[in-house]
Amino acid sequence: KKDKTLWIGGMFPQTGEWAGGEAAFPAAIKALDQINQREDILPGYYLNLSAYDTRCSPGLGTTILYELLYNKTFGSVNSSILMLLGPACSPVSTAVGEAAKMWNLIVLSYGSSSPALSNRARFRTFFRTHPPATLHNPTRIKFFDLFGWKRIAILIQTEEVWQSTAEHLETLARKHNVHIAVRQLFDNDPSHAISNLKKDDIRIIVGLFYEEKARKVFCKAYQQNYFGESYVWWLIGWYADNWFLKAHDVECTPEEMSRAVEGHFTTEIQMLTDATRRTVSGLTAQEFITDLNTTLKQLFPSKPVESVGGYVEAPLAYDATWALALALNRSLERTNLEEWTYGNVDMKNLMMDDMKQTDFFGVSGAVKFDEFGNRMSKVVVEQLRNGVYHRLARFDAERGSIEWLGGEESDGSRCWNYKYNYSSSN
Ligand SMILES: CC1(C)CO[C@@H](CC(=O)O)CN1
Repeated sequence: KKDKTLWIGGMFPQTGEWAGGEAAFPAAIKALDQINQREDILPGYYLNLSAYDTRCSPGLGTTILYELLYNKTFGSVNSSILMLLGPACSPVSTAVGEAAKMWNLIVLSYGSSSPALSNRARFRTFFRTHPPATLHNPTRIKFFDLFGWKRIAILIQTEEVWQSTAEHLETLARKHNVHIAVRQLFDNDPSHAISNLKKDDIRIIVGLFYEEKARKVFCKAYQQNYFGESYVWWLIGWYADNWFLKAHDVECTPEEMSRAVEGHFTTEIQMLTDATRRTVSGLTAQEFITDLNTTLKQLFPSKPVESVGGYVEAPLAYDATWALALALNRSLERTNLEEWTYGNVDMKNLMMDDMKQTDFFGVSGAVKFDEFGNRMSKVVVEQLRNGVYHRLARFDAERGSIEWLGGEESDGSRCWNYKYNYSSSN
């Protein structure tokens, strides 16, 4: 019987720059309901979540943190939250994650990709089931090695997430004797950056920018005739599939955009496993997503489920809830969590150790953290052919191995039959 209650805090943005909480919150609740029915997890304790909408705002997120910390009377009992599930948005995780350590509060984010959050000195108690954007880089380097691409440029939108990803890519490139010949930064108008790439006869470009800027880049590339089979672009894979056809905010027509973007590669972190085996919850990934779709259709009847905020990241929130409950379950075997207070450094260290031991198979794949509190995942490589994205390969950064997808050719020859007429010396 679970007649005692333990509390955790939650942050789920329902609006703002990225309303990732729309789908993540229902997914977390599903996990919580399943956990609270398990006698073998937190025996005798019901895990209760005090969740708030941060609107993806760092300021609001900070006030919510204080609300959670000082509004000690949850329900009727006087208790403290043991951990924080979330935030989702990187700017909120940066503010909340930095402050939380002062209260010895462990923060487990399901949606933050900023590489800055890997800084253990600043974010001592921060973990995330959403990998940092830098996880794309080993995949890019692997393909450059594979195809003998030696001379690369990076085109970067001036945003912290993209600039720190570019720095990480350069560091990695040097270790693999790949030469980053040019780095071009742009804030709003990429015209000069692109004409510089053209002047330097750059043929392989890694594009680090948000979707809206991607449209500007490719319209300018079209206008400068800097496109076609002589160029290999590596872009972010989590834009909307038809991102280049939403030509409302660029001067180019959808046809011109389609010609400019044809053939580009993308990298994207795989957030729902293809495996059919049962996960820690007893559900397979397919059973989880089928159940989530049903719930989201009820919650957001006017939207297709894929367009609900954080739909892609929902598996990360579900697995983060399981990771949190299993870590607390390990701590419960060693200490009395009812005695937790924010000043209890020993108990915080014990819970940190138990969180670091996380290692289970979830709906988003294997869930474990590296020494920076980062989750490792697989990365999927796709290529746009005739306006349609084709899955080419899945890269496992931990093993450094490529799994070729798409069946028949297992040696990646599909990449080759999309020839490039530039010499490999580039
Ligand atoms: C893949 C994406 C869209 C990257 O940004 C994350 C949000 C953030 O880092 O603020 C959510 N997941």
